[in-house]
Amino acid sequence: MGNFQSKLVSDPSRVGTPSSETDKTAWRSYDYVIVGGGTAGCVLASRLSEDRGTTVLLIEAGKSNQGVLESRMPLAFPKLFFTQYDWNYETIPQSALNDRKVHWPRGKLLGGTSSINALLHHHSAPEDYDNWVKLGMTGWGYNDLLPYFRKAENYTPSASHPDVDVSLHGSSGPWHTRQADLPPVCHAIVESCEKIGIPYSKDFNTKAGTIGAANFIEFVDQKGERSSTATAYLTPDVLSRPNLTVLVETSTERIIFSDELATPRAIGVELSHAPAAPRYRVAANREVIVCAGVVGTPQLLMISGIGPKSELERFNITPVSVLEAVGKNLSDHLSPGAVVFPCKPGHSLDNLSKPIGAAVAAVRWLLTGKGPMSHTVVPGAAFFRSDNPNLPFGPGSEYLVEDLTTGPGAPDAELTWFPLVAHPSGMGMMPKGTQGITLGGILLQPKSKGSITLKSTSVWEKPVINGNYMQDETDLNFLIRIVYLQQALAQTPPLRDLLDLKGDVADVNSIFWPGDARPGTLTEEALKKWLSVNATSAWHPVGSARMGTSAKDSVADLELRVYGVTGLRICDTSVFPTQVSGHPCAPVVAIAEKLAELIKTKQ
Ligand SMILES: Cc1cc2nc3c(=O)[nH]c(=O)nc-3n(C[C@H](O)[C@H](O)[C@H](O)COP(=O)(O)OP(=O)(O)OC[C@H]3O[C@@H](n4cnc5c(N)ncnc54)[C@H](O)[C@@H]3O)c2cc1C
Repeated sequence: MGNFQSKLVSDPSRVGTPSSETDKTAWRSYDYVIVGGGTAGCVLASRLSEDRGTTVLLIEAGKSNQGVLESRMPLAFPKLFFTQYDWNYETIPQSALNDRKVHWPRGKLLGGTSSINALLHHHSAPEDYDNWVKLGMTGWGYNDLLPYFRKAENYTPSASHPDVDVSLHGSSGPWHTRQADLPPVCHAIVESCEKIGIPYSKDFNTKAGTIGAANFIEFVDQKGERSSTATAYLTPDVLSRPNLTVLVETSTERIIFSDELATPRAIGVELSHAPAAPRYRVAANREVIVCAGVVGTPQLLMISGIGPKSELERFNITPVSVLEAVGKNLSDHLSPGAVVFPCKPGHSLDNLSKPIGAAVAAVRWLLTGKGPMSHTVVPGAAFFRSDNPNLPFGPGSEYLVEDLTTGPGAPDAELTWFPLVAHPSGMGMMPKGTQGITLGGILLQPKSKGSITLKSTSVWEKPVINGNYMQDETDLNFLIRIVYLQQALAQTPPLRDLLDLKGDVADVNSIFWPGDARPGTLTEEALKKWLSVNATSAWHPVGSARMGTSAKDSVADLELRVYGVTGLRICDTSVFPTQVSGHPCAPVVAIAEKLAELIKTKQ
């Protein structure tokens, strides 16, 4: 452990030079300085330091992931919300959501949000990336990214899923994946999906696309533990590399530019442990790569002088590169909220709602790595198109939805299921004494776009996040359709036979409304009100510093180099040119893998 620990440090004085030192040649230097040890940052640090002649410094604001039990134990991740491992962002009050502020959890530890998320490994639709190519992003199509999805993955085949073509998955990458284990009620949901017209899918992650209903592949290793990008890419072997240093509990406060040449060059960053703690500087011999996430990246760029003119002027920040797209084009997936259906005993993980049941499951996981705690809370999903005329949207069909999909084979809708009662405000643990299953939904291609702007010029103050949810009627109409489809699914055997529907819940504040609504209470007015109180983020914001072909409407070029400066790249979900119709963690890992190879090839 000695050498291994010495490369994982939490003291910036061991890594940088006091900021009082103005002679740049005296600063401690690294070839690559990576800001943000999150999902993408860990991939880049690991891959770039494979070349022992290249020195890499990875800087993470949060703590190490090591020993964080709720991160290791797959089903326990909601316990990390509102803790020191969560940035605890929230949006400003959302007018279409009853003026609610929406919680945006983001991982604040090594592995970033891959250390606290729901572990779903999903490529999203091939058309999403082919659409990027149509928009000018040559080299970022699905066929371009597929080798990197595979390079990252280490898939363990499952005897219970013989129809998955193993040759289409990566088998020697660092990131462990396997089939999510479906409690029996989930098989019933897939069967009911088939009956209402959503076909069974062997595997969401192939060129055939993602439309269909199936179980998910999850990033969990063979020991039943989360495989985050920190556990996968920063293994003890990697951390013992003499050319890699990982600095935790330290925030990057700004990027430092040299103005010696006509085009400003990123030459290093300034770091600190706390707002009033001493500051240190490190130099980047080759590049600074910012991987601070969809909130942190635009915030750090703007504080450092890269952003919209008005935003830089508002805070008197000396402009380094005026880029109007910084903080714009934010696209987040929206969910109607948790629709809970009562079910008959034994068909959900209802025993987890009792302290003894939860304790037994936790002990089982600790001793064997098996049981409900060893899997994602979202074992399966159905991807479909909301304009499919054959699906039973019922009265929801009256609500017009625009086609914002990325192609005819791409979905705009996802139905998820949880074999337990998910708390209405999100994915907390089950309320005591309840028994049921939860259907979730996701609007995959929202029309409404949001923004990230500054609150101050300090990274220690959270920026202003505006999800701008449901500003367009099509987004609201979509959610209405989804809730009606959920009702139809629940009424379809074999799922219906496992539920305990009485159709007698008239109180719109009940956890079982609209799931078990009394006929007549599910009116347009009641449903719209319910949505305004319950609709929430599905926690997939992307695009706040997007890649594109022009500095006029994007932030980074096709090699993720920030426009208007040299020596600076960005790589995380903020660079997505448009939203993907699925889950963004595997896509951002593939993007980071591709960038690492590109840098290594060119250096
Ligand atoms: C609860 C939840 C569940 C989710 N479930 C799934 C899922 O099942 N599947 C899926 O595909 N996606 C899921 N997502 C989304 C997905 O996890 C994220 O989109 C993705 O992991 C983001 O990766 P990133 O590299 O952009 O940012 P992050 O992983 O958030 O990394 C950013 C890192 O930068 C650090 N940082 C920020 N600012 C600074 C600074 N100034 N100095 C130093 N460090 C800094 C942060 O601490 C963080 O570690 C989920 C998200 C949430 C919140």
